[in-house]
Amino acid sequence: MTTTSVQPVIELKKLGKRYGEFKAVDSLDLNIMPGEIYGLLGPNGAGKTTTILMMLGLTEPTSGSAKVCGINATRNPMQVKRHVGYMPDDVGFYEDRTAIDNLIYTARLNRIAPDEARHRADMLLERVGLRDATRKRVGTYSRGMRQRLGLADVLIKQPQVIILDEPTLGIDPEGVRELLTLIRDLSRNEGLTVLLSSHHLHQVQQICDRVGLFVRGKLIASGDIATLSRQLDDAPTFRVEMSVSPWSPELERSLIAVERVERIEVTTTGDSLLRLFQAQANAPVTVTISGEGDIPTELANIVIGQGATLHALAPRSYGLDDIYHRYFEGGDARERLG
Ligand SMILES: Nc1ncnc2c1ncn2[C@@H]1O[C@H](COP(=O)(O)OP(=O)(O)OP(=O)(O)O)[C@@H](O)[C@H]1O
Repeated sequence: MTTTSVQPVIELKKLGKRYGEFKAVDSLDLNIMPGEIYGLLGPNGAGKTTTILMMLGLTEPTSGSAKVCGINATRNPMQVKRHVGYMPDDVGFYEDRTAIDNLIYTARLNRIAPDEARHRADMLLERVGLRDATRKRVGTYSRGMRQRLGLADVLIKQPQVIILDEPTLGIDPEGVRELLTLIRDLSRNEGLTVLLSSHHLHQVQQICDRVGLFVRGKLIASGDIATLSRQLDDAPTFRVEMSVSPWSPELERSLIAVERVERIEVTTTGDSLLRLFQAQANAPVTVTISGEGDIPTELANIVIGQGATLHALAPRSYGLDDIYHRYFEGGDARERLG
């Protein structure tokens, strides 16, 4: 009996790139499966572009290997190019030519026959929502339109995988929404594998099946949002949201005095005057308490012990936002990673 296992479309093994002593990419292991949308999320300079260039065979790794569609990208860059559509953050077009001319030109470079080239160009312009602008010169296009045209441009050779480097850079929010929806639909409907590099966590969160957090050349965490949250949960940090009345400075002092509590934040909306009024009127105030360990029971006992009413207590799960802040912006996190 034979078993068929699904092979990764992108397979990076201990991939590394040094510039002198500097490690731009450090022993990166990553598999991306067919049909997946994978988000490579990291701040500027993390090494995202260098990684992409190695996947395309455009720069040579100093260690490890990058395979795309089963092909070693370093040894066979031309073969990889046939299967991969790469959209850089700023796609170059012939500005004085129309959108359809630009697409047909790309198709011809990819040795697609003239009739087929025109057919695919028409179809793709319709698909990316540019049908009405087909015969406009690209020089007159907005940034959002250019990126949609960029997507059509990488799709014309019918790649198995597309790699998009910061695809939403400089687009207005509506354009971002349209482009992301388009990318997701393409992947879902046509089984396209997508690697998207970005430092916009909200955008990545919207469409990616899995996310890799890339910091200083290292993939420090990878998985779907729930997995990343669990990885974070291994760290001994907790957050609970409590609704309490009456909220008082004395109660706040007692809670902050608990050894492992780091921070208390009044999260009830409204300005400080309104909050003061709420506290005086004994209206419930919502507070978020964070710290080390797992101590909600201890916190609840303090609230009740001081004669206050605990209306609600809920652990707050980490979203990608929190994860991003902890890994990319938190001082402690940086030291942990260092
Ligand atoms: N040719 C090069 N020579 C020396 N250092 C380089 C070279 N190319 C990139 N680097 C360095 O490698 C690191 C990673 O750069 P890379 O462009 O891959 O990051 P990135 O995550 O794509 O960031 P950005 O979003 O800013 O492009 C940076 O510190 C950069 O300065």
